[in-house]
Amino acid sequence: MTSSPALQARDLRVSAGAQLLLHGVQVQVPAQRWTAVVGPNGAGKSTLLRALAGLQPRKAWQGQLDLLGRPLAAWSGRQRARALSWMGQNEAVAQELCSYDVVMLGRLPHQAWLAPPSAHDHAVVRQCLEMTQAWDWRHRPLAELSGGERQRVLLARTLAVQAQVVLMDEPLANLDPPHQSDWMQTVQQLVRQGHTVVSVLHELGIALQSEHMLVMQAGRVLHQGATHDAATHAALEAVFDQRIRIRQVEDMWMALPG
Ligand SMILES: Nc1ncnc2c1ncn2[C@@H]1O[C@H](COP(=O)(O)OP(=O)(O)OP(=O)(O)O)[C@@H](O)[C@H]1O
Repeated sequence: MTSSPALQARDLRVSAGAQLLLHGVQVQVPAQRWTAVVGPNGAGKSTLLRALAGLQPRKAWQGQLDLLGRPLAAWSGRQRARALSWMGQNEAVAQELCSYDVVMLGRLPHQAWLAPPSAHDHAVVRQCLEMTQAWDWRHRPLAELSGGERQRVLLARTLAVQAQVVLMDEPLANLDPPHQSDWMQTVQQLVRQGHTVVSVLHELGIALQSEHMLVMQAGRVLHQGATHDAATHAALEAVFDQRIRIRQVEDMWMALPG
C-alpha cells in the first residue's frame, strides 16, 4: 500500500449482547481507491461497515478504529461528518421531506448552526440530484418514490456531503441495470477525484470492477487484497461454497454459476 490507509481496524470485535458478531478483524482500506466488501448473508459486512463509520455504540466494540490516520474518538462529530459520509441499508429518513430537502441534509456538516443554506449548498444539491438523475422529482416527498428512485435521492444526499471517505451499504438495492452502471461510473469518478469509496455489494459483477476487496465469512475477514488477484478470486469462490466461478470474459471479470 503506497499511502496510509483511509480506514483501519485492528483487532476489531463487535458484539450484540453475549453474541460476538466480528471476531477480532484486521482491516486496511486503501486511500483513494474503491473497496468492495463481499460475502454471504450474515457474514458481518454491514456490522463491519457500521463500525468503520463509527456508528456502533461504544460499548458494542473493542479494538482500534482509525479514520484518515487518527483514532475515530479523536474526531469531533462535526469533523467526522465532513470527512466521512454514510449511506445505510433501509435508512430511516423523514418520509414527508421532499427529495431536495433530503439531499440538503447532506450539507448540514458544512453549515453554521441554524444558518440557511448558502448558494454553494444549493449548487451542490442540484449537481448531486442531476448526477443521480433525480432532479425531476426534487419536489416530491420521499414516501411517494419507488424503491430505486428513493435510492437515487439517498445516493445524492451521500454525495452532497463531499466527504473524503464515502461508505455505502448495498447502494445498488432496487436500482435497475442502467442505474447500477451509472452508480459504478459515479464511484470511479469519485476515486479519480481522490475520494475513498467502500461499498458492501451483493452484485458480484459490479464488485469485481472495484480495485480492492474484503471477503468476509462468519464474522471474519477471510481475505483482503487487489480485486483482480487470483487469491481474491479463490477466496470469493470459497466463501460462496464453490457455487460461483470467477472468469474473465472479454476483458471483464465476471462471477458465473459454478
Ligand atoms: N443487533 C444485533 N443483534 C443480534 N445479532 C445481530 C445484530 N446485528 C447483526 N446481527 C447478526 O450478525 C450477523 C452479521 O450481520 P450483518 O448484518 O453484519 O451481515 P451482512 O453480511 O451484512 O448480511 P446481509 O448480506 O444479509 O445483509 C448476522 O448473523 C446477524 O443476524
